[in-house]
Amino acid sequence: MKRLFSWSARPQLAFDVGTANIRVISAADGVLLDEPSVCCFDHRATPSTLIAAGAEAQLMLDRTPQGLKVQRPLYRGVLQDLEAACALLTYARRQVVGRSRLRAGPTLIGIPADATEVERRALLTAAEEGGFGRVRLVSEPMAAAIGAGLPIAEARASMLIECGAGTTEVVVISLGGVAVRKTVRVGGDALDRAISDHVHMEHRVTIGAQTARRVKLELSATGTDDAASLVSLKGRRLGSGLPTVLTLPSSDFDPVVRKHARPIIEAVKDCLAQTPPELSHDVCEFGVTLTGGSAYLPWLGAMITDLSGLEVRVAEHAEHCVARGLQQMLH
Ligand SMILES: Nc1ncnc2c1ncn2[C@@H]1O[C@H](COP(=O)(O)OP(=O)(O)OP(=O)(O)O)[C@@H](O)[C@H]1O
Repeated sequence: MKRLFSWSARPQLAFDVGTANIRVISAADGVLLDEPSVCCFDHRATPSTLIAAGAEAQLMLDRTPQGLKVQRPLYRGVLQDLEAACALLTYARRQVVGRSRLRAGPTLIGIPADATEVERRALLTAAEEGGFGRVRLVSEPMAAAIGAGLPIAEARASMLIECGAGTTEVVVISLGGVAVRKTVRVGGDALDRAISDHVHMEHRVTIGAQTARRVKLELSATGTDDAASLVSLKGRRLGSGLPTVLTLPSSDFDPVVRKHARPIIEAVKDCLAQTPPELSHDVCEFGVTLTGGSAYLPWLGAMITDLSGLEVRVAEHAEHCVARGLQQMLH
């Protein structure tokens, strides 16, 4: 691949800072750290102090006493909590720098393709306050396309949908650049919330975020069209406030998952409508590649095929495509 940098010191590390997960990648060893993008702070004194980050902080989610708060640096793919972002980046860097031969040097950080100037600056500020030296921001869908093994440099269009926790990015790439793109700030986290809302409204039971995510993963494995498959979930009954266990057919969630997928399908439709005819022809011939953790939702690919007739494939280890692409960019 063509060298991306003119820096005298080549970047040794790359960060994929996602809404749900942060990954740190080195050129030689690939993914060195893969943990949830969360931090837990103690706000009982000023200034607040970091209690835990990453996997340890995730265990505290929905379980903190008063004064402790689990914070997510990103919401819908965008940095929203600078304190948490600095803490998370510092934590992740310290976990890997010094553990190996790596030196703290220039760094690559992935960012959504449609990030505004303000969003880019916020991420650079967090990196600077987190003790990073020089940072270069790189487009996540481009990294995902490289990581998925798409022939991005060729005069041939590749359509890719990067399906994350907070965003879904639809791009058509040709000759090493993005020809058409459409981003929706909807991802796997929105489906967790939709599942939780559905159980609340239709069954009068409140469930936690972790339960909603587990239900989603079960539905992802079974699909929602088999009335015989069941999901059970523990929650708190509205009104009585008592703990309860609900057992529901997977098909109960079919309208929920379809409604969640609708803006994504609309984005695909828009992107196809804006794609010039020659590139469109390539997309028809070579199909669509899904990357990101939410690429595994089986109805997503099926709905895209129903809409467009295009063949859809889920990239191998879809959740690690951005990380694999960043690794290649480091070489
Ligand atoms: N097997 C699966 N089926 C469905 N969803 C899954 C599966 N595995 C992971 N996910 C979901 O994928 C999302 C995480 O994907 P990923 O790590 O690509 O996101 P991210 O990079 O953190 O987010 P973003 O790029 O939007 O900021 C989460 O919502 C997670 O629940």
